[in-house]
Amino acid sequence: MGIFDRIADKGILLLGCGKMGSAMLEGWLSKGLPPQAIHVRDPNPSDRLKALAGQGLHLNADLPAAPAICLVAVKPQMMGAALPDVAALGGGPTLVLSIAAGTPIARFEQVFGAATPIVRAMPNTPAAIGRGITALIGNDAAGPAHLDMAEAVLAAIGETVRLEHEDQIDAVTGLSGSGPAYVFHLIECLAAAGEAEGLAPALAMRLAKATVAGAGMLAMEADEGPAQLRANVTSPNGTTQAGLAVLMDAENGLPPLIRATVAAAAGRSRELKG
Ligand SMILES: NC(=O)C1=CN([C@@H]2O[C@H](COP(=O)(O)OP(=O)(O)OC[C@H]3O[C@@H](n4cnc5c(N)ncnc54)[C@H](OP(=O)(O)O)[C@@H]3O)[C@@H](O)[C@H]2O)C=CC1
Ligand SMILES: O=C(O)[C@@H]1CCC=N1
Repeated sequence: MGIFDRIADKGILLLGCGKMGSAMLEGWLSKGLPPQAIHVRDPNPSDRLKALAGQGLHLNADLPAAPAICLVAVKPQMMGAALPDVAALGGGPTLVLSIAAGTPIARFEQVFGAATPIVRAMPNTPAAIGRGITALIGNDAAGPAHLDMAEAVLAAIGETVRLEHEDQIDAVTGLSGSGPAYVFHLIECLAAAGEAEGLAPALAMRLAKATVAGAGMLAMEADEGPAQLRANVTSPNGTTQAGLAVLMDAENGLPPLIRATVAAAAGRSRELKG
């Protein structure tokens, strides 16, 4: 029996179905997990959730006895209100899988008990189109089979990578968890700069989006690394060289700005531990 078959058999409980929860839910459905195997708890269910409830998804129903996974996808600030509802799943076979920023494994062990298998993960929003990347780490009670199961449900929304230490997750959050927002802002900045150079807003935005998407795909698919791909664009004494002289300035360019950006996000992740 495959991992998804086992999850379909025992069920999966999703606690919180907002931006990330719904992206994961769609990923599981696209992998063939039947709505009947999915339990969702969310105080304000979307129309999509209500429609899925009509197809057998269990919406705000009684707690299932021993689902394969309880996936925690509420905001860190809502943990105190949300976890008591599902604490009864602790100490059994259910794997608790959290994607919450800043909330340490120890916090879940307090609620569910240290004997409960717990995996902490950090995905990102390209998950909504199956192009996310999620880093994960388990507690001592999470064995190889639990990590495989966590990886299987997370692989439905993109790539996965295993961490060696829980502390790494703050840097991961600052880089790939929050990272899509930095890239979206880059698109905004490129479009605004194109407008300032005289382009119409719609054309500038179209060029900016296609440039970031195309460069991202090329970076993923090319044999060369990003530095060589950058060099390939840069003709001696040409336009790119003139632009990069500003962007790559060691004091005022992108390197110190990105360093400070990721440090601020990682620092906030550390602060959220409380
Ligand atoms: N967004 C992102 O890029 C990423 C987010 N994360 C993490 O994922 C988690 C979810 O984030 P995101 O999806 O963006 O947040 P959302 O606010 O979009 O989703 C959270 C959902 O949980 C619901 N909720 C609130 N209280 C409860 C409760 N007691 N029981 C069940 N559900 C509840 C909310 O309902 P309502 O809105 O009505 O309050 C909402 O639908 C967070 O912990 C975040 O740190 C991780 C990686 C990336
Ligand atoms: O901003 C946040 O706190 C969440 C975690 C990573 C991305 N969004």
